[in-house]
Amino acid sequence: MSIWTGLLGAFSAVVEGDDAKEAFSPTATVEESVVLTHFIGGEPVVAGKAFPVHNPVTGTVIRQVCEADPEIVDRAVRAAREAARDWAALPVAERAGWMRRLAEGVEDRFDALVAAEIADTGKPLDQTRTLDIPRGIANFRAFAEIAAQRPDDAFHLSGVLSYTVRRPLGVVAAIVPWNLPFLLMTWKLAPALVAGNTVVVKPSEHTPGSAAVLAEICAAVGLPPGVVNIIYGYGSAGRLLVEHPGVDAVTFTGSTGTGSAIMRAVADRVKPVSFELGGKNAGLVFEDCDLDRAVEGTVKSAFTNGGQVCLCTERLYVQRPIFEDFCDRLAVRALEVAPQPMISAGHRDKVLSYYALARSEGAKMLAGGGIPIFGDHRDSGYFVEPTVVTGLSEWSRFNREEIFGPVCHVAPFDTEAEAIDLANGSEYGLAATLWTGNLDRAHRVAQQLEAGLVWVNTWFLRDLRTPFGGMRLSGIGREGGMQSLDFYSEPTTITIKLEQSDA
Ligand SMILES: NC(=O)C1=CN([C@@H]2O[C@H](COP(=O)(O)OP(=O)(O)OC[C@H]3O[C@@H](n4cnc5c(N)ncnc54)[C@H](O)[C@@H]3O)[C@@H](O)[C@H]2O)C=CC1
Ligand SMILES: O=C(O)/C=C/C=C(\O)C(=O)O
Repeated sequence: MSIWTGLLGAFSAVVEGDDAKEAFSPTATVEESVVLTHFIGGEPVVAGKAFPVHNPVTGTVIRQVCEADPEIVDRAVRAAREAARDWAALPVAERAGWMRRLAEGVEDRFDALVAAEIADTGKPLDQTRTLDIPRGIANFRAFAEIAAQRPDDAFHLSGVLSYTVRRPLGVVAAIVPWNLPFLLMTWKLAPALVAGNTVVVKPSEHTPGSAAVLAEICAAVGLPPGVVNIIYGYGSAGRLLVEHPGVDAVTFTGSTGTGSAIMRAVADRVKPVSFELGGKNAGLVFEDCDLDRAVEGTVKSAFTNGGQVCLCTERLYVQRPIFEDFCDRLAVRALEVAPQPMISAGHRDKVLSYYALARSEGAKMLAGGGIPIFGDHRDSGYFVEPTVVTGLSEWSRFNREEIFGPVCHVAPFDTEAEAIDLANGSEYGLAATLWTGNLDRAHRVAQQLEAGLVWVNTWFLRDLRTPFGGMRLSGIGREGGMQSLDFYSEPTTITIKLEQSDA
């Protein structure tokens, strides 16, 4: 796999038919008696009361985890501060070397990471092996290369030389969600570290397992103590962390509501924030598309990871001549996709409340709309059916709010201009997907879509050098490639008037 395209495996991520039962079963490798401890200054730290983590497949408690209190948060930030000066002083090539060692450490613990991630999330085995953990490796390797290749800016004008040096921000708080826990944790860690920052990570309360394995990897490869610190807890621990005066910047992926709460919490100290928030992503299907490809692509863009990816398509617009055919095919395929559990009982209830809302708003359910019955241990888990809905207005709550489940609404359109207006008619602006066989149309439409990311005849393909993020309610800033290094560092411009200058 190329280090730049870490996500090609996403396309095997939708589990189908009889494979599903096996795909969701490997929880046995997790040691239930072990309480996960914080990782501070290179050491495991047992402190705070324990909280439970549930396996979404069965609903049973699979681990206990230490919850960070104010003293633990303070200790983690202090450890990061103590390590910051020496880490920042290393040449970038040496920090890049550490990223490669971390990538090798992840490869060595691949199976443990897969087991931890599956236990916490109920993800399919195939997806975890081909997408989630490989992307962690790719993140470390890619940012090692990107940082090593970064040129410095220098300008010479009328005898005046100006050049820019960049320094790290200091201590970065990384607040990570539960949908792609290892992928998103490493997506933040790798650029922050290679740019010379030390980091305190707070994984989601639902998914601490892969972070605990990463702590072991940091220790095993001999990363200097305090460079990476990991503390566990609910949003309250996240809040203590972002507010801590020793934290210099915050990177966050999660809901728009939590993003704005963090913004308010750090406003007084004017801390830089990088936010990748929610989406209500549109898919546009033109009559000139390859229909088979568009249907299969939409199955992936709507149902991968149980729809729990901020990039998933929740609003689909199909040109009228192929609308009926497309809906029929998508509904058939939705019924073939194995349901994936939602992360928690609370999130399952939220998704189901949108299925109920669709009915109450007058929708026609083309597929799904309920809870699947398996007749085995999964019946106590947090599953919902992959669902396709039609018949709702653009102004319905269903079509405006992020649901974050395996569901999309399908509506017809007539003209290209109408399709663009429909796609842009959202308060969010993260991702859009378009399916067309006309190259001119592909460029023309893509350039008019108000989204940070537009995929044409594909979905979720990533080149890690490109900017990633959204506009409006979908976030602030971009990460990826040089944009990540820009966020995780501050420039100082140095201007020198040269002796012979007449300027
Ligand atoms: N990538 C995305 O776009 C994601 C979107 N969501 C959306 O958010 C909804 C709610 O899910 P949640 O798990 O509650 O997401 P969330 O956005 O509240 O949680 C994400 C992370 O933020 C932390 N957090 C929560 N409140 C915080 C605060 N005040 N300060 C600092 N950290 C805080 C959490 O502990 C977790 O680590 C979902 O139903 C889904 O719609 C959830 C996860 C990822
Ligand atoms: O970095 C990626 O390729 C994927 C990112 C996905 C999210 O940020 C998300 O689902 O929250």
